Amino acid sequence: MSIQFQSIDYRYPGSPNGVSGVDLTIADGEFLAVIGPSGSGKTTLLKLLAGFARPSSGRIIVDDRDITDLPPEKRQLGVVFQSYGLFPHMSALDNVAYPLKIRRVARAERRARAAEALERVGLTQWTHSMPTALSGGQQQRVALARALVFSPSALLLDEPLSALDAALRVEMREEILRVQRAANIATLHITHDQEEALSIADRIAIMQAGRIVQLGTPKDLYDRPVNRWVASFIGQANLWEGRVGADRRSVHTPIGVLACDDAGSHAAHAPVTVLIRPEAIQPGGTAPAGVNALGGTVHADRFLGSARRIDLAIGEGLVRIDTLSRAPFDTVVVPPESIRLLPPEHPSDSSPAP
Ligand SMILES: Nc1ncnc2c1ncn2[C@@H]1O[C@H](COP(=O)(O)OP(=O)(O)OP(=O)(O)O)[C@@H](O)[C@H]1O
Repeated sequence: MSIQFQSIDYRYPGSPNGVSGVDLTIADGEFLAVIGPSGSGKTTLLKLLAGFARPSSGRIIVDDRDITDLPPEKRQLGVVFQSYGLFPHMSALDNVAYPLKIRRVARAERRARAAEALERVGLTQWTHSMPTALSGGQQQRVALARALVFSPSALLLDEPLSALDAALRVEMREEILRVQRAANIATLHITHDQEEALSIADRIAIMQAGRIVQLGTPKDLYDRPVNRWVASFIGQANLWEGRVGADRRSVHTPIGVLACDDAGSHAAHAPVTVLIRPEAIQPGGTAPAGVNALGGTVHADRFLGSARRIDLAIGEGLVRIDTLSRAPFDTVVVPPESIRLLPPEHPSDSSPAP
């Protein structure tokens, strides 16, 4: 089943905050992550879909059915919250069977279906355990089994991993994806963790101040952010204000004039924001040569375990480079195809270059 938000607006009563102009389709079986800073409207989006808040305008459609006016219990959505929300006095099996109980499924059938759902999340041997006897990751699996046991039309995940430690988060995000794929169900996943979103989502919506500013695959968002804000929100980025060269094959930046494949799609002298990801820059050893080879002075050199992060002062700018190389270097090569030109930070500044 697919989910559609059609021109959704919502304001909290007596407050200017909420979400505006949300148009979003989650395809059948698609895993869509929503990321954005605190207060950007992620949870509000989930509340609107779950039926805990009613939009002031716009419609929410599941398949071809308009659910905008349905109460939460009639929407058939599986929801997993950050705090899991397990009933402490019920065993794992009874927790998972609960949605079937309120749907008046006969006892023998609901126990069989709950046991099967627990098996799907790898918890068969914990069927009769109480939540307090389960680890955070196991409780999260119970919550996931409970959300899926009644074959809901969509799965809503609100920061389900944020209570877990870093290693378990990585393990559980793979588990969530596996279970979601097996159920083949449209999923809206709210998260603070951009790496989590990049690694498991089919597409990501980035929210800022109640609006979706970009919607795309993880690669789209990382490689082709729509603006400086998105580029800096996702991953590490070198970002400078610059100008397209007169030849429209180069860009003027604080670190020098760089050959740039992206320049042809902009006017000569146009102001632009220049984006270069730190891992796209190649250490040039000690004798740089060729296109976009630049020399500088090492400003900082940090060992991060899996990579090394170097800040190199070049010209008027500071360039961040992430590399696997452990050899010393004070020159770099910037591949012309790795440079992205985004809209300038101050679009009104369109006067020609001196
Ligand atoms: N019950 C409420 N009454 C009034 N304003 C609210 C209410 N709940 C949230 N807001 C406001 O609505 C905006 C969006 O909040 P929301 O909880 O959707 O953000 P979020 O992106 O999920 O944030 P976080 O990552 O911190 O959970 C924020 O400005 C928030 O302060």
